[in-house]
Amino acid sequence: MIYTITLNPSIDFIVPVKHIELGGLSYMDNDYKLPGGKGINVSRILKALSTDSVALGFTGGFTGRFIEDSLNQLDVHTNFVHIQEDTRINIKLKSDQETEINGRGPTLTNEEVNQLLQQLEQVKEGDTVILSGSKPPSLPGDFYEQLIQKTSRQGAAFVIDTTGAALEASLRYKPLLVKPNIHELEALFDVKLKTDEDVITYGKKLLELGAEHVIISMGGDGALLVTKEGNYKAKAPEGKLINSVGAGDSMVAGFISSFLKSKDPVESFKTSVASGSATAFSEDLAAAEAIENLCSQVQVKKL
Ligand SMILES: Nc1ncnc2c1ncn2[C@@H]1O[C@H](COP(=O)(O)OP(=O)(O)O)[C@@H](O)[C@H]1O
Ligand SMILES: O=P(O)(O)OC[C@H]1O[C@](O)(COP(=O)(O)O)[C@@H](O)[C@@H]1O
Repeated sequence: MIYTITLNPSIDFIVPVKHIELGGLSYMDNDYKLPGGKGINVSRILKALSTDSVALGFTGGFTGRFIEDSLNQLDVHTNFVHIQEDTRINIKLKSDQETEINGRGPTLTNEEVNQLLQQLEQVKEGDTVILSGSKPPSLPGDFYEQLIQKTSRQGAAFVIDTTGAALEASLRYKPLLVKPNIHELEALFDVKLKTDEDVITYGKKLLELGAEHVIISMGGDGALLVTKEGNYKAKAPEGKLINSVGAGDSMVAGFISSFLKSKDPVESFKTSVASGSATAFSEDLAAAEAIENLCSQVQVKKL
């Protein structure tokens, strides 16, 4: 089984505004709300790619109920720990540029945290655990590491999509995949990456530190795949950017859905880029058909 863990889910409130009057009144154009949070998005794209998963994590209040109801309607399996505080709402402002304002997240009780740890007892060899996104501030700094130690001891593989110290600490446990975007990679090593060669140099550092596959996403500039066998580049397919929220999560889902079946990293990279771009070209996360259509357009070049 694949388990996604979203410690800090969100309602993504998508707010298109043609002209923002800072300090004045603006009206939204066609606002809408989506169930969000990185692992939840991964579970949704896995579903679109006919791959089952169970979405785990913490949900609470009316916002948490919205997320669960939405996922139930989409037939995505969930087993969230229900918490006392409300799940956060993240604002995605679409004007001339995309601006994101994310909530910090709720405070969790020890009992709520222990419930998640208890649930993870079911994870076993052959399972894949996908840990994605930020953690609510009340959780300890090494919480991801605790989860990785636990699920790795039980024999499961894991994927991590987070930033900073939590990403760095995860590498020695040998994640099957890490997918920083270029800005996250720059921040991790405190460098400015100008060329593909620069990006690959730092991607290789993640390999040396333990990652098995590294994808560095670069928005409309496509992505790079760095593995022990070689380095690859995919240009992003042409299309109209509509809403890139969840594009990175779609890449993680695309790679894993394909890799667990084929064990072919290059083929899986293709599905990954097609999934990311199909989401960038959609209002919501991508539908299966949109991903399929783009798969044939993604060209992967060995560098
Ligand atoms: N403007 C765009 N045009 C085409 N594809 C895009 C665009 N923005 C994002 N994508 C696709 O989504 C992937 C992930 O986007 P990126 O913004 O790098 O990730 P994240 O959401 O993690 O920051 C890219 O590698 C690309 O395939
Ligand atoms: O947990 P974080 O890092 O605050 O990110 C949460 C946000 O990221 C998303 O999962 C989208 O992520 P990506 O655009 O990187 O794929 C949103 O649904 C959510 O609002």
